[in-house]
Amino acid sequence: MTVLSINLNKVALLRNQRDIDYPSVTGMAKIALAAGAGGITVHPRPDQRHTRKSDVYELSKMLREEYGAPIEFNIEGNPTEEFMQLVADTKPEQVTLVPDDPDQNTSDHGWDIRTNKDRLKEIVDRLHAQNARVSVFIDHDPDVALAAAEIGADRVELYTGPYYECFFRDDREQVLSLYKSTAIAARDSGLGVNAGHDLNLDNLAHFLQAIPWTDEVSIGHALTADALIYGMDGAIKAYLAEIAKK
Ligand SMILES: CC(=O)[C@@H](O)[C@H](O)COP(=O)(O)O
Ligand SMILES: NCC(=O)COP(=O)(O)O
Repeated sequence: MTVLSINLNKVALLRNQRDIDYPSVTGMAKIALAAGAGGITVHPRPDQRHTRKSDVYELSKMLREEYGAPIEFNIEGNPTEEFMQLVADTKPEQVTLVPDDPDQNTSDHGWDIRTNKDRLKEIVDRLHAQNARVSVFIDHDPDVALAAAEIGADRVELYTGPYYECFFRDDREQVLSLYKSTAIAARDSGLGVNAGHDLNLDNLAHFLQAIPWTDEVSIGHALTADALIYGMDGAIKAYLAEIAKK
């Protein structure tokens, strides 16, 4: 079954607008998990515009102390030394390597793995030594999936921004077929397949029907906006219902 991992960045963004701890990032994580979410994702950026380092420490502590079975905790980011220290301290189940520059508005591309091969392999080895599963954020390109296997990654995360952009266009199925070819290349190389960025209640089921072996989708922006309408519990259940359509 595809795991729904809720990205709490946008909860943190709202929290940061006032000097009060409301909405609570850890509190929203608890509601999401109680509603059936299978994991928690955060992407702490260097400028701490939303998820702060303190949130990551508090989430790690809460998930470890308040949940018997391990909860899929996924930390995303560019593997700077500061990021690697945060990951070493908080010991997430999964680390998703994302090539974002500090001043990027949001994630908008996957890794050029072959150009960064030596750096990424060293990072993967360091994370494996901490027993973290490593996922690499990639574009829909089968060759890049093969490169991810060459550096020892455990999974790829398909950057689904272009899928979102084409969803109501005539070339949707052509674009989706390249995502499927990339996912097949990953699977055939022994890699798991995650997906994320701009997935929503309109486009999620169709993506999973094309790639039903997707291990995890991480969703934050649209799901948080939907929670303003349906509540977090209702939003989680709506996304789980879309996942169940695959
Ligand atoms: C990697 C990715 O596509 C998202 O997980 C990313 O976390 C979105 O970042 P913002 O929430 O800062 O837009
Ligand atoms: N890896 C994708 C993610 O965590 C959330 O992306 P989005 O749903 O906020 O676009």
